[in-house]
Amino acid sequence: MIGFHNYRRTHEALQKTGYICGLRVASLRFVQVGDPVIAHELMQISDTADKGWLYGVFERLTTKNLPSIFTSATNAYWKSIRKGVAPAFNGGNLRQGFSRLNDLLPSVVEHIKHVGTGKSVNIESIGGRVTMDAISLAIFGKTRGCVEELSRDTKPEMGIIAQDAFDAVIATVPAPWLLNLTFIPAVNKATRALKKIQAQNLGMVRELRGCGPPSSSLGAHLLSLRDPKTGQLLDDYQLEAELGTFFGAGFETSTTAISWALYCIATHPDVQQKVAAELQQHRLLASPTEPNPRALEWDDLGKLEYLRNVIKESMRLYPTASGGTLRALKKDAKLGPYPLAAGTAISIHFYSIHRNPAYWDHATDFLPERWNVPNAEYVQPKADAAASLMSDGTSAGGAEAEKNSAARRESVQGARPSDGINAEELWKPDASGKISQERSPVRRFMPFSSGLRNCVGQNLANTTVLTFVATMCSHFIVDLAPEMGGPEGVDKMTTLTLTLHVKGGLRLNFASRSQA
Ligand code: HEM
Repeated sequence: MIGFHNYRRTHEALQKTGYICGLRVASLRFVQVGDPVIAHELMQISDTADKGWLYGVFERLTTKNLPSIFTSATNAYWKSIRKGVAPAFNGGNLRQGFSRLNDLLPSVVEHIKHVGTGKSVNIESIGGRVTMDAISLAIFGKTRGCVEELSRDTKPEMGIIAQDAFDAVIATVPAPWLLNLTFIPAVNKATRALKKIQAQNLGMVRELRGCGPPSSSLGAHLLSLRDPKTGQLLDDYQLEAELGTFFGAGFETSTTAISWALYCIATHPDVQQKVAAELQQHRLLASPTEPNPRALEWDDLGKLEYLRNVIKESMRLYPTASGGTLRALKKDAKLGPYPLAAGTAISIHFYSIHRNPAYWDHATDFLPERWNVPNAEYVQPKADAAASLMSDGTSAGGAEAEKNSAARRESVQGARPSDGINAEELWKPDASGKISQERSPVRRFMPFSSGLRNCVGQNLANTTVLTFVATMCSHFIVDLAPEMGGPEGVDKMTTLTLTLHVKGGLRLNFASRSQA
């Protein structure tokens, strides 16, 4: 899929075509969207747009090709799983997970100090180990011992297996039957990767059943899920799909989000200084006179406003799920002058939406201050201009264009800060277990997607990323390692497979603040 393999080409195509274009890959036809207003309209018509058949290919990751919360179309199965797991991401659980994760971090700090100033560290290996243990804590109430093995300087084995299996599935999207041709060495390797991940995930299901996870953990919620068709508890194979999904959806994404946040801090010294000043203000900054500042506490997370804005801004410029999300139209629809037949695949390209200059001032600059504006996640009034640009750009003439433009102006008006909507509230997933409908404002910031199928684990992700990045900035001055060849080198090596990441890993130098 071009959106996956070549996010740059997709972005360039979208820039040329007014942020909407059609694309064909083998026999599959996609409409690529890089405009938040159009994306909103398409994602809001939840009766007509869902994931449909598009994610079925990922079901090949499971032993019995079964759906999961992530892959299933908008149907009874998805709803009951989502409703069943959402309460596991409530504040109490996040707080508990935070404190267990926080206990692990001093050993990470010591490890990096031990590496020493002037030697680089692959932050994806370290971030990956922290992330894997954070997800495991949420599911099992215990780590997988990944942080304990930091000195291996590789991502955790589980993550590597998942990546190989994912690559195998993605490579065969246009022709899944290729996976049957096991006499071809590359296919043989791919099928072995799939078998490995299936064995690994089934092993974790047995472990989960055996270990008796803490009562409110994600693991306990998974064990109490019932198949809405049969009313029976999920069997081992259904749980394999769900467990694999939680690790798969949470691991690589959180890892690369950590890397991009630290990359942005490392390459913007003025920002790094402001982050340090904020940490200092809360007595969280190490220095030669205070080598052991007080440990980060849960309540600090809400107070580190500037750092939260820095992370948000890094997620805007480098959304780890840059390729976005896919929707399948259930019935015929019209986009400006273009009729879209039922079954058309819509690809919502987050990378382009986050860099669309019609909706963001200085769209490609790293400006954490933009998040000081209330409701900055939503389309701002300026987008009136963009709305008319879209009508012209798609050459919708006359009355139709005026109608579209007026409709967009209306949705843009709805997003004005004066409507009193608290963006932070909407940012939070619904902890009560109710499936919340996104309200009318048009979201232009969607690293966790938007609408019904948004990321159920986003609060866990935000907590993990913020906790880890705050700890690193408390103890170290971060710099891009010279061997990365500067931001240009990083740019050249940036690629999108499962997530947007730097091929071979992002290497950073960490200078201890206590020895500065
Ligand atoms: C920075 C980290 C993360 C990012 C950027 C992220 C992003 C996303 C996005 C964009 C989607 C929608 C995908 C689509 O529609 O195709 C999604 C869905 C999902 N994510 Fe995350 N995610 C992150 C972390 C996590 C974590 C930590 C977990 C749980 C451990 C998780 C679990 C899920 C699940 C289960 C879904 C499917 C939800 C549904 O369809 O109802 N994610 N995520």
